[in-house]
This record gives sequence, structure tokens and C-alpha cells, in this order.
Amino acid sequence: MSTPVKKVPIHLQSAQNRLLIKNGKIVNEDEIVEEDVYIEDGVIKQLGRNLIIPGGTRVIDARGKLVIPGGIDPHTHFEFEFMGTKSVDDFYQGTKAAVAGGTTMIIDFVFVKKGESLIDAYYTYRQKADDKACCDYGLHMIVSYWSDRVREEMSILCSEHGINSFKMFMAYSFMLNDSELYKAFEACRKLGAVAMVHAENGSIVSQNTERLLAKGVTGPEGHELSRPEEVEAEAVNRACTIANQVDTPLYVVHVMSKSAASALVQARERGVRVIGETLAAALGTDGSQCKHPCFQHSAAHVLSPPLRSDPSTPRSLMISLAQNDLQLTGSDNCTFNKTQKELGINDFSKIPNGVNGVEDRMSVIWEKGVHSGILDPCRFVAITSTTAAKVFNVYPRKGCIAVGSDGDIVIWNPNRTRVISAKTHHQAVDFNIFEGMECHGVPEYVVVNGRVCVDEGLVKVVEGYGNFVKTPVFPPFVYDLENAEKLRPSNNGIDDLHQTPKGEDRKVSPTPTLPESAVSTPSCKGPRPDGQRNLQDSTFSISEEMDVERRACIRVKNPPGGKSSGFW
Ligand SMILES: NC(=O)NCCC(=O)O
Ligand SMILES: [Zn+2]
Repeated sequence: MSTPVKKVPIHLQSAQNRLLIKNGKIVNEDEIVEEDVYIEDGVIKQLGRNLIIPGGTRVIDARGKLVIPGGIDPHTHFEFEFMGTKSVDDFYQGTKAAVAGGTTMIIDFVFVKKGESLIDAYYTYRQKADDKACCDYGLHMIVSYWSDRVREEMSILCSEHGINSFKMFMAYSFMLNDSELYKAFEACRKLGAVAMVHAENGSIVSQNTERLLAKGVTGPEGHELSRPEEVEAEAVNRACTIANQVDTPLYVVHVMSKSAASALVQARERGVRVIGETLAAALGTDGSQCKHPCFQHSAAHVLSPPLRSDPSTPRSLMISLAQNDLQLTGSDNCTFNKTQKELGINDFSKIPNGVNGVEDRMSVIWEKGVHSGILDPCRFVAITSTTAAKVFNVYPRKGCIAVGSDGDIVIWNPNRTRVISAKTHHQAVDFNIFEGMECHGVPEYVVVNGRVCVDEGLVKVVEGYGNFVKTPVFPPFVYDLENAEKLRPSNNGIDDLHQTPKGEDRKVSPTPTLPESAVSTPSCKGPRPDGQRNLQDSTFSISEEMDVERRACIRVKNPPGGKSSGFW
């Protein structure tokens, strides 16, 4: 079977190919600068003030607003067949919602049934996604069983199909045992792939579940009781130990508890190379919701690992992100309607696991992180976009605003607010775990590969417009941190860096090229000394809330653009 080729209607190929974003403040992970952005044919062509641009260019005035890299959500499950049902957000509705919320790339997980070929499963997902995705997407593979054939297919996927990450489960019926984890992690290291793990002790969860059900605890409150914090922390510790035996960097998905976050920090302190992801859900709500008297409400909050009943968890995880104890955020968007959640009405262990988040991740993190004074805007960009781009090796094509990067940009208004509701969200699901939350920070414009897909708040996505983005192996940020430092965007664009070639996987509009004079306008941006974030010079002051006092927030121990040694 050959890789599917997408056909893009001609009217979309040439649509809105030139765009100037003026007067905004560009926020990258390491600095804020006042520059305009000129995008042509989906790529950022110029940065600076007083740019010379061709006539007919659409101009958006971003005065008083932030211009940030589009969010990258490294953890979604669209159209996922799971626990006897299928998640309701498909690749159209899911990516539409992503874009509506300011996310311009998602990475979904290919589920491989036991015994199934990984490559067949990959093609199934490409077919599901290619004609539907409204923004760029990548794929991780789930390794749900182990064999020599699996190892061979992992290699083929890396070399021929643009896959660089494999997730192994330590819970559910498709979990791997310790020897299998050992072999899978080792295989990842040999391939230069990112080994990801869902860390919960599945055997303990099964025993606890049996015991609770036998005692008559059948409601959603039983979910967390069956999977307490230490069961998550034990698995984090064990996964780190196994990965360290085979010298493989490890990515722990959805760190949901304070105990798991500290297990990860302790592992790092003894030299384990581990990256920690947490979720919008864990930062925006907590386990008290699972004790709500209404089944539909409590069941809607069931995911694994669970939201924690310790109410200090969300703030603590946010502080872990600020301090670089955790590195990035996803949504784990895996949505089931109320009727689907009712599969577990008499048995909490049958409630399909999963929550929403792909649309609201950016707003929730801005509200709970930046607006509350824990994160600065640069760190916000790092944990919602840049670090994911680096880990999955699509930086600096994605995850930053630089000459040569994709035109994936959000114009973010931190002074406007919106109230999250299932009544107004763009997702297919009929419930929203953030219902009623007022969020400062609204994505007024979302530009996807140069096309304005949210226009003054109006969502104008195009089904099938998104591309599959290959994720190359050996991400320097994971395997070669010294050289990762060289991966800085420069004024010359990103072509000089050993990164995904520009134009690869990208639909290029057949439009006239600019005259030489137009593309060579110098940018005023110079190289930055290593590790220095230029927040002061950049005068971040557009929001009343963003006064000096608020920004005197928790210090980031290892600034994202800073010392490489600090990461591991
Ligand atoms: N997280 C969750 O409960 N559902 C999605 C599957 C997974 O990531 O474990
Ligand atoms: Zn997941």
C-alpha cells in the first residue's frame, strides 16, 4: 500500500497566500519582540518593522495583542476505538476545535490491536485523518504487544513513514510487562525514536477494582480509589528505572499527580533522562468533580490516570511546569458523549476513559498559568508549543515564529475573556469539563499554514487542509542536547539548519513569487546570547493584568532557551 496522496482543491491552493501581521508583540519561548510578520505561501518570509511587502497583501493589525506560535497538542485520540466504543471527535471535528482554540498542529496516537500489523494500523489512521484534518498533524504509534515483527515494523515506520514515537501502556489489557517495556525502550533508543509511556501499575489497578466492586463501590468515585497517586508514581519510577537500564530517554504522558511529578523529578536527579507531559484537564480541574452526585457529570470527568482529589494538584502541576520539572502540555482529548459514559453506570471500570481539552487547552493554561501569575508568556509558548516541536523534531519549522517557519500563528488577546461551554464549543462531545470557566486570553485570529482559519473569532477551517507532518528520528532535544542548542532560528531562515526541509509535506500554492527586494528586507532581530530571555527589553505590558507585580512570578529554574544541562 502506498502513502495516501492528498488532492487540494485549486481554489484553496491559492487562497489568502499573503498576509502581514502588524504592530503585535511576537512571543517566542525565549523572548518577546515588537515586530511585524509577513507570511507568503504558508511560510514566514520576513520579520521586522517597516517591511516592504507586495500590494494585495492582507493586513491584520495586532496592536495590543500577542503574536504567538500556534499551539501543538502532542496528545489526542480522535476516532479512537476504546473500551467498547469510539471517541466522538473525529479528525475533522477534533482539529476544527483545535484550531478554534489556537492549536495548529496535533499529534494523535495510532492504536494497534493485539496481533495487528503496525504498518496496517498506520495506514488506517492516515486514511481516517488525511481528508479530514483542518490543521497539520503527526502520529505516534501505540505498541500494544511485543514481538520481533513489531520491532521490525517500528524500524520501517521510522525510516519510511515519518514516525518517531512509540507509546507503551503499563495499564489496561494491552499493557506491556517489564521485560517487554525493556525491549521496546531499547528498540526506541536504537531507532532514535521517542519512547513514551502511560505510567500506572495495571496489575494493582485490576486488583483494586475487583476489591472495590465486591464491596459495592460501583460509581465514578471508585475510579480514583482504584488508581491512587502512589500507583501512578510507582509506575513512573519503574518506567524511569527500566528506561535507564537501556539508556533510553523517556517521555511520560499525562503526569496527573503531585506524587508522579515528584517521582519524575527524583528520577531526573539520579540521572534518568525523562520528559514530563501534563494535561489541560489536570491543570484546569480536579478529582472532586468525580464525586458529583450526577452520574453524567462525574463520569464525564473520568480519565486515566485520574484527576486527583487533592485540590492543590492543579496549581502544583502548573508550578512544576514553571520550574521545568514538567516540560509540556497536551489535552489527551478522548471524548465520549453522556450516553457512551453510561456504559459504566453500574461499574466505574466500564466508563470509557477520556475527557475534552483540545479546544480549551491554550485558554485554560493561559488562565491558570499566566493570568494567575505562575507562568510568563514565554514559558506559556514553550509548554504549549515549542517543546512539543522540539521533542518530536519538527522545530524550528513548527513551535516558533521565525523566518522559514510555517505560518502557524495565533493572535492572542490577553485582555479579552470568554466563558467555556459545551453550548458554544466546536467539539462533537456534549459535555465540557471546563464548563463555566471564564478565561482571559482569546485567540482572535488563528493562522494555519498561512491561511486565516479563525478570523476575528470566526472559525473558518477547511476540511482536509491539514498535512501529515513527518517526525524525523533522533530529535536533538531528546538525543543530542548539545547540538539542540544550535537549532535556533536565524534571520536567514531555517534552511541552514539540519531540519525538516522547507516545503516537505506542504502544499505549496502556485502563486507568483515576490520580487527579490521584497524578500530581502532586513529584520532587526539579531542573535541572542545563549540562555538569555529578553523579557525586559521586550516591554511586555499590553495587559493591565500583566503588571510588574504579576510577572514577578515563580522563577523558571532552567529557562527554556537556557542552559542545556539543566534539562536532564
Ligand atoms: N487517558 C484516558 O483516560 N483516555 C485515553 C487513553 C489514554 O491515553 O490512556
Ligand atoms: Zn492518551
